[in-house]
Amino acid sequence: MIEFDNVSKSFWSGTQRKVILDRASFRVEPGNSLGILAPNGTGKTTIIKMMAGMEKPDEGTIRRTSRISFPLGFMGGIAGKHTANENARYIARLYSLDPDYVEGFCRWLADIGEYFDQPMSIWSSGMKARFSLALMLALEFDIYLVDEGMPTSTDVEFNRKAGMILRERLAKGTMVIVSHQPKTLEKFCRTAAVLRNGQLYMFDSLEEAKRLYDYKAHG
Ligand SMILES: Nc1ncnc2c1ncn2[C@@H]1O[C@H](COP(=O)(O)OP(=O)(O)OP(=O)(O)O)[C@@H](O)[C@H]1O
Repeated sequence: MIEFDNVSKSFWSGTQRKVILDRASFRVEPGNSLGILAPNGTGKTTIIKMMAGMEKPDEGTIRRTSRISFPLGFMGGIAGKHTANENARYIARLYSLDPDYVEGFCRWLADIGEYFDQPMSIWSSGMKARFSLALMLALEFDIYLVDEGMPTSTDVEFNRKAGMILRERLAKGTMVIVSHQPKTLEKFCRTAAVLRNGQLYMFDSLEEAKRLYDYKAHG
C-alpha cells in the first residue's frame, strides 16, 4: 500500500508558488490499479516521484508497505559510463537478486545486440528506454509506477514482448499510471483519480473521473 497522509508539496518558480498537493490524503491499495488524470505541468511526475520515495513532501507523511518500483523509464540509478551488463548486475545485487538472471533477462528483452556490452552513454534514447523497461520488468514489484511522460520505444517487436510481460506482472501486481489523457488509462486501470487544485479526487471508475476532468477542462 502507498498512503499519503496530509501531504503538501509546492515549488517556488522564482515569481510564484506552484502548489502540487495541499494537505492531500489518499491511498493506493494493492490489487487496485489506479490511473491519475491531470493536465500537463500540474504535478504528475512529482506525485509519481513522491510515491517512489525520490521526492520528499514539504509536510505530511507518505507510508509504503509494498515493494514499489522506480518510475518506468527512470534512468537515475544507471551509470552511463558503464555497460548495460555492468548496470544490470549491480542493480540485481542492490535488490538481492541473481545477477545472471537479471543480466540475461535484460539482454533478452532489450535485444540491442553488442550495444549491451558498451557504455550506455553512447546509446540512443530508444535503447535506453528499452533497457529501463527491461530492468523494471526483471525485478518483481507489488506496485509499478508509470509516468506517461517517460521515454518509450517505437520498436514493434520489443513493445510486443514487453507488453506481454507487463500484462503478466500486472496479473499479480498493481499499476499507478499518471496521464493527461483518459485514453492512456483505459487499458490498465480499474479506478481513477483527478488531480485538481492540490487535491487528488478518487473515483470508483475511469468514467466518473473523466466526467470531472472533462467538466473542469471544458466546462
Ligand atoms: N525541482 C523543481 N523545482 C521547481 N519547480 C519544479 C520542480 N519540479 C517540478 N517543478 C514544477 O512543478 C510543476 C509540476 O511539475 P511536474 O513535472 O510534476 O508536472 P507534470 O504534470 O508531470 O508535467 P508534464 O505533463 O509537463 O510532464 C511544473 O510547473 C514544474 O515546472
